[in-house]
Amino acid sequence: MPEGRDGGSYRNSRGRQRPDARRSGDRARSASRPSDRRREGDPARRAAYDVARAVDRGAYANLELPRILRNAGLEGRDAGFATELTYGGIRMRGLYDPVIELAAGRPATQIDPPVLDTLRLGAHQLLGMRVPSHAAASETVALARSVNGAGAAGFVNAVLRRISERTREEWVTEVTAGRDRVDALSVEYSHPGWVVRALRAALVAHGASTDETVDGDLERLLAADNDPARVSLVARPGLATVEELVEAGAEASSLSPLAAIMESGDPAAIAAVRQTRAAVQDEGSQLLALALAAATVQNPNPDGEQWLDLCAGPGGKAALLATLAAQRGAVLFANEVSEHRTELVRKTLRAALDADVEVMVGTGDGRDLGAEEPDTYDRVLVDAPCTGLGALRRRPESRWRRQASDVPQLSALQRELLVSGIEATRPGGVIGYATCSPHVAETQLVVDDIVGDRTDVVLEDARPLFIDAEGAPIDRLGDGPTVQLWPHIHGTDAMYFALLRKQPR
Ligand SMILES: C[S@@+](CC[C@H](N)C(=O)[O-])C[C@H]1O[C@@H](n2cnc3c(N)ncnc32)[C@H](O)[C@@H]1O
Repeated sequence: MPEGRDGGSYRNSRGRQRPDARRSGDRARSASRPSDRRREGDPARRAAYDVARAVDRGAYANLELPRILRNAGLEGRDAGFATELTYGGIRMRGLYDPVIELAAGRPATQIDPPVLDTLRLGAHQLLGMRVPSHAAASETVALARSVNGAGAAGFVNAVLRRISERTREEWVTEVTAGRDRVDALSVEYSHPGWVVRALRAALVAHGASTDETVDGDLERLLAADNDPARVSLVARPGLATVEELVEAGAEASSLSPLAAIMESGDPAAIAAVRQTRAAVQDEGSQLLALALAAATVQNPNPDGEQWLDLCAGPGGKAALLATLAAQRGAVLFANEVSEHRTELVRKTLRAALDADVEVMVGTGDGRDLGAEEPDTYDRVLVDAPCTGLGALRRRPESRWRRQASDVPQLSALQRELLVSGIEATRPGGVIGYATCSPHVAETQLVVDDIVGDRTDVVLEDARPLFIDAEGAPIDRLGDGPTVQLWPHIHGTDAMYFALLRKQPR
């Protein structure tokens, strides 16, 4: 997290002030003098603006930002400021746009998109980061002058001055007045309404909430989605250890036995990460792969277990499964439909391949694999393409890109992939069905439909397979037999996992 700039202290995106925020105006920052910055605009704000524009054209902020920061020569605190501004300005536009509309006296659709991006950055400084009003306004107006033109700068100035007249809480009250609860939460926590409704239904369906507790839980979940995820590393078994990551400055996690948390710094500075012996990976993903590896297989292949990752790209879980398999004399086949993503799987597996871990990587449509290789694999992971509603913390723009209308198409594909995964499984073997979405139509409904349709698979209780770093069962996984992890409960992405067993013949 960045430290305060412009003489102010930061708030996180929920508006809570960080206890260690600095108030002093005396700090290291980019080399240019204030007078130069006024003329050219502050490079950190300019970087945030450039990323916002690129995202409007379809780019991903997490890919675009590092490139723009590098080109602008921004490091340390300035890079931290630019990151928080970029992510907050994009993530929180569901709140900021209605505020801007009231302050500007016109709908956001009638504001030139580049100017709207500048205003969102100004709004985030004022309402999300609590940069002092004068600095937020004057620096953002300077940015507007350089990127939007002198006329637009006057408009930006007037709108930001109006926004600065009220606190975040006052604006939230104003823009949510007269809305129903879901709509009000959608604005306050900046999530599309259909996502709020889907998450609310999922909390109840997966047993995380009751009708009585769901409103408070939903608010905690939405707030967690707006907090940047902690950087968790995985030590790939046999290639790296948690101790090695701890020696490099990370802290052992109490959740995943393979995880270490980096509170600050660049993961690529750690040799094990550069060498792909370790990697950045959400702890939920680690726990899922460990759970599949821990399940009992009946009548395993007498020549050694065969494991399959049906949808492997970019390879995070495949790398974990491949190394776990190697420790037991088993072999993984990592399959991925896209050529480009198959290449990413190979890159992710580089250290494993260098260490002679036996793993095969191939490109193919997972929907065909069951018919091509029936009754073959002892353990199969179907980590299906999904809406990603469980990983909204990671990509600030993803909530604005997905549509409710994506769900039926995805759930049809998920069903086909799960059926193929079952076909490819040896009788007695296990199938782990996973999504990084808790949406009921991508999780429970898919699994219940397929299991209900077939006599050769049963759903088993997956909860006992989720064990923490101390060897204790992980709490609050849901009513079972499936598992649902949550950002506001477990600190992971909202990953879903169902364990199916193909009946022995
Ligand atoms: C959720 S991601 C998998 C993440 C991966 N298991 C990991 O941990 O890195 C889903 C993947 O499925 C792939 N996919 C989509 N349709 C597929 C299909 N018909 N057959 C196989 N893979 C498919 C996507 O390209 C994407 O890489």
